[in-house]
Amino acid sequence: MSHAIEFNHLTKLYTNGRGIDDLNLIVKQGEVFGFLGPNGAGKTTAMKIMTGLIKPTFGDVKIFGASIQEQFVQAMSHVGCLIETAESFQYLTAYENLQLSARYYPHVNGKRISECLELTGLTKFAHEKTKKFSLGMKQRLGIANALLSNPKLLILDEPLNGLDVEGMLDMRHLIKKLSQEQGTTFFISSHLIHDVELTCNRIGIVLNSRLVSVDHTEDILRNFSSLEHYFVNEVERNGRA
Ligand SMILES: Nc1ncnc2c1ncn2[C@@H]1O[C@H](COP(=O)(O)OP(=O)(O)OP(=O)(O)O)[C@@H](O)[C@H]1O
Repeated sequence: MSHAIEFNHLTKLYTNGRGIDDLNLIVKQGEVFGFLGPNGAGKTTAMKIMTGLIKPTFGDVKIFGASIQEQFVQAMSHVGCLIETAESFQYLTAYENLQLSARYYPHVNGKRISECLELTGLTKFAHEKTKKFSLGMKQRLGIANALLSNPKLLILDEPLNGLDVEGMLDMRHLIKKLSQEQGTTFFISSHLIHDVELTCNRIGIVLNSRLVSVDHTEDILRNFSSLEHYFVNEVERNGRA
């Protein structure tokens, strides 16, 4: 069986010399993979390549065996994503925004839209225009949008951005539930190190454009008192930028 995600020598060199450099990684189906790194390390760049928003300078990503460059439609047919900020049509309601996205998926009906609103705690705001939404509500809608097609892989860039405590707990439960009950794979970047520790079962650290370490969370916590200690140790070991 193919891996959920495979990076092969993934490289993106922007004209200013920054980007990501030779990332190699395998994420298995059902894993909740945390992608950690300081500001500017290259996380969003990798996630944009994974979702076809930008092209790599060199190397490739395969999603369930399909190359993002050669078989884009097939690769993306399994993916739901939220990259950077969650955008929506402000003069449409949350429900109408999801209806627009649903047009891309023949099997997504009104029942599934309501389910996704419920899963993300938006049911009571379903018929409000998103113009009036707070950052956290917009983020919830972005996640509902990513869930809509019931994808096998969810790529989420800072999914907890703007969420309140209850929202974070809900999201953590949702991620665990989908990975355990449906075998959904997650690839998540986050600055919230404590949440990554509680949510992800494997963690990769990106520093200065390179993937410097990948470990199982339980092994990290066997050797370090917290993910934060491990992270600081990795930053020191690899030298700051
Ligand atoms: N379009 C671009 N043109 C030139 N440089 C860019 C571009 N996008 C990103 N970069 C640079 O590439 C590096 C990686 O950026 P990226 O946005 O991937 O980092 P990140 O790890 O997601 O950071 P953050 O945690 O702040 O979101 C940074 O040094 C950034 O300045």
